[in-house]
Amino acid sequence: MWPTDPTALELNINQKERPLSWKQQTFLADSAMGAPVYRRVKSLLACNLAFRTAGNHNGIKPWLKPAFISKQRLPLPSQSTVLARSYCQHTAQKGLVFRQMFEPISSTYTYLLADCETREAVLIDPVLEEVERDAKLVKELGLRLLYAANTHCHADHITGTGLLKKVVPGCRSIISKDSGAKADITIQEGDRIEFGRFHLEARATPGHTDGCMTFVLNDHSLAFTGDALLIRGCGRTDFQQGSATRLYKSVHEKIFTLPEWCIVYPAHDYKGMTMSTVDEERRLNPRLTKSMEEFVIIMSNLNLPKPTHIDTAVPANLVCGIQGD
Ligand SMILES: N[C@@H](CCC(=O)N[C@@H](CSS)C(=O)NCC(=O)O)C(=O)O
Repeated sequence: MWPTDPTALELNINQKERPLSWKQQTFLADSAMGAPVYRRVKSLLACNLAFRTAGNHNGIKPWLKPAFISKQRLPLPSQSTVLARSYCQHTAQKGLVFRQMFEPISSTYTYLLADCETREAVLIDPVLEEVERDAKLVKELGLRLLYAANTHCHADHITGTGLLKKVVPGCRSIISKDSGAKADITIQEGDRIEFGRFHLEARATPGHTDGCMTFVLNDHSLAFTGDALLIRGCGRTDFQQGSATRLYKSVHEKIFTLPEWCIVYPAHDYKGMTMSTVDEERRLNPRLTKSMEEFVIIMSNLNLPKPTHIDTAVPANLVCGIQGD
């Protein structure tokens, strides 16, 4: 029997030493509310700490739990871990509906945010092939989709914003003015995307493309960084007006200045990661922790193949994707 409250995993202590199995780690990773715990487990594993399982705990067995080996070997949770967890609890209380969805061909994340009281919702970076999935979820949750917003003009897949306008009446497409793309609404630095009691603040973060935007939740607890900042990486800068110096400044000035506990959600991940924090990326990003000069060299030596669908994706995305009939 698996515990239903993953935070209990962190709170319990004791018994036989044994490293966490992949199944146990997956359980933690799969649990939305357990995400901060998962990060903590990962950081504990990184510190080479062992974990223990308890056979019998208050009549519940087997009850798996990471535990302290000794006080000396257990680092205190970092400030960011503690604050990130507080934030998750806070979110549940204040009524933000939040979902992260994945499209496996282009490894793109789409995010759904809504106010659970007013039911007003916004989708960030929907993908054409997953419009049916996204529209279904919006309907199932009883939400009113106001906007389908793009962080930038994508080069690797066609945005779902055009088709969403057709299948979800009332939904309007959004992209930055600097992208040069057409949309119902074009936005600039400082503009707000409002949904119910919440809003996303648009921060211009050019460098991967001219028109890249990072969307920051009003309380600065979440940031949707598009391709400007990826987890332990960043967007490439070798086409679509890419500029390594602009990207470096964008990330340092507009993202790394957010609170260290701000959770960052990228538009892609190619290594199975789902989210990070400003603190983590400031300390651990292998590209952006370097000096600007070193960063420019790194970016000019990536030697990545061109995205397979760039020649069809970019023209389609310049009109916010397939528009339906
Ligand atoms: N193989 C993919 C394209 C992968 C790629 O180039 N990703 C971009 C973001 S989408 S344009 C990128 O910036 N990657 C950075 C990196 O370090 O990987 C395809 O063929 O579509």
